[in-house]
Amino acid sequence: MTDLEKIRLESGELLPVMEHFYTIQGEGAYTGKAAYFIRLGGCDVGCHWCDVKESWDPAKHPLMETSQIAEIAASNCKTIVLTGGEPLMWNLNPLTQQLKNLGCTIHIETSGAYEMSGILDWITLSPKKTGLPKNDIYEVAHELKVIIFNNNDFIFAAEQAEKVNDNCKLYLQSEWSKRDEMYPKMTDFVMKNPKWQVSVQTHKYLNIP
Ligand SMILES: C[S@@+](CC[C@H](N)C(=O)[O-])C[C@H]1O[C@@H](n2cnc3c(N)ncnc32)[C@H](O)[C@@H]1O
Ligand SMILES: Nc1nc2[nH]cc(C(=O)O)c2c(=O)[nH]1
Ligand code: SF4
Ligand SMILES: [Mg+2]
Repeated sequence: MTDLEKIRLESGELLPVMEHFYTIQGEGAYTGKAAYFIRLGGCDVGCHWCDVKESWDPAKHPLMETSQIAEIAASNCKTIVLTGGEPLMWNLNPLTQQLKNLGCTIHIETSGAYEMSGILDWITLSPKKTGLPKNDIYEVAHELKVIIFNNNDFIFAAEQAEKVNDNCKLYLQSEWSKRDEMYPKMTDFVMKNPKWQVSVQTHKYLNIP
């Protein structure tokens, strides 16, 4: 990377884009809604069950002009989902400002492990034990989505729910490879604790991205 590219990456004028695609939001509160996904490369949170490990090394993904990715996204759909990788590793101010100028509503999928940036209409916080969220995001998260890999994750979910604001929706989502074991436990938990809802990775059943 050249010095100029480094500077433009820090300012958010360039971003490492792993992929971008038009699909249906598969998870959480907006399940079923058409959205254009922008998946940024780079993550060091290290979830051993991560379903996009290819995203982790930012150097493997081409730097794109932020203005170009904003225009492509907005020309496909006005609902945008920023994901990764960990999108908050990057300065999201220019990208989100440009998407806003183009009339978009912007959602983010994040672990919250990095400082927030950008103009964000819907924040889905999916906290991880290996890289806990920064404190500020609990106050503004719209949706808490805890991944259930084993029984201890129910306790982690309850602890994280204590930290979010009162309006935040609460979701449990099974780790994909553990779904046959975990969904029965999760449905039981949700019926006993109805402030929680079940989230299913519906796009994996629909065979869409
Ligand atoms: C790939 S992550 C990218 C965004 C961000 N790094 C995060 O973890 O929120 C997108 C969503 O997929 C979830 N996820 C990742 N791997 C999963 C798996 N194997 N099973 C279920 N959900 C998974 C994450 O918890 C997160 O909610
Ligand atoms: N359809 C679809 N919905 C999703 N919701 C969150 C996703 C993500 O990887 O962040 C995702 C994804 O990869 N595909
Ligand atoms: S924080 Fe998100 S992208 Fe990073 S390893 Fe965990 S699930 Fe994967
Ligand atoms: Mg995914």
